[in-house]
Amino acid sequence: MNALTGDLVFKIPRVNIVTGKKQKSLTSGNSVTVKLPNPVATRHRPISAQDQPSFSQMASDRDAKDERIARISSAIRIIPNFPKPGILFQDITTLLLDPKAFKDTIDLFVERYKGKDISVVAGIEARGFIFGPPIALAIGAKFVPMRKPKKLPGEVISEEYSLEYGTDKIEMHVGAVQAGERALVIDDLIATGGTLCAAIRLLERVGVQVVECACVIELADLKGRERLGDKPLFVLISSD
Ligand SMILES: O=P(O)(O)OC[C@H]1O[C@H](OP(=O)(O)OP(=O)(O)O)[C@H](O)[C@@H]1O
Ligand SMILES: Nc1ncnc2[nH]cnc12
Repeated sequence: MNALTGDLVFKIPRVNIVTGKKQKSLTSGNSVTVKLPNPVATRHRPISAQDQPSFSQMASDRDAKDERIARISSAIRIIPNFPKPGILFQDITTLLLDPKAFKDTIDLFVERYKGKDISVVAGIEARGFIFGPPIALAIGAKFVPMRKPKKLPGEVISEEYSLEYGTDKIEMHVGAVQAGERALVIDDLIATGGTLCAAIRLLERVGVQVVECACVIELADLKGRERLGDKPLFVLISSD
C-alpha cells in the first residue's frame, strides 16, 4: 500500500518464464544489463492509479482498476533474445489478441485524460500508433503521428535522438499542431526515454504544451523517467 496515495501496489509473481543468466533490455540508447536469477521469472510490476491522489476513491473502484492492470500485465508476452541475444522483448501483440485486456488498456488511459482539455494525442511510430488513435477518439482529440524519417509526405520538422550506435530521428508534419495546444504523447514502452524526449522537444519547439507522456510499459531499470526531467510520465506496468 502506498502510504501517500492509499493505492494498492502489488506484484504479479510470475508472468512469463524465460531462461538465461543475464538479460539485456533492448534500448534505442544505452544497453543496460539486468541480472536475473536462473531460471528467470520476468516480473511486471503493475502500477495502480499511479500518482493519482485517491484518498476518496472507493476501495471497489481501486480493486477493479488493479484487476484490469493485472489482466493487461499477463497479456504481454516477453520474448527472450529478440531481436538479438540478451534482449528481453516486451511483446504487446499478445495484448492486442485479448480484446478485454486491450480495451482495459485504452479505458485506463481514457479515464485519466478525459476532460483534461487535451487537443492533441501524439503517437510515436510504430507501436504508439496502436494505442494513440483509440485514446484520441475517446477524448475528442486529434491524432498526430510522429514518424521515422522520410515516411511523411508533406513538409516536416524533425528531431534527432541518440541510439547505442549513432542517431535516429522522428518527424512530424508542419501544421499538424498549433502553438498553445495541449498534447499527450503516447508510446507502448519507455526504455532509455530518448524517443519520448525527442517527441517532447519536437512538440515544444512549435509551442505545444506537453501535458504528460503515457506508456503501457516502463523498463524501470533503464531510468528513462529521470531523463524526462519534470515532464510527468504515466505508465500502467513497470517491468524490472
Ligand atoms: O525509451 P527508448 O530507449 O527511446 O526506447 C523506446 C522506444 O523503442 C521502441 O520502439 P523502436 O525504436 O524499437 O521502434 P518500433 O516501435 O518501430 O519497433 C518503443 O516502441 C519505443 O518507441
Ligand atoms: N525490451 C524492449 N521490448 C520491446 N520494445 C523495446 N524497445 C526498447 N526496449 C524494448
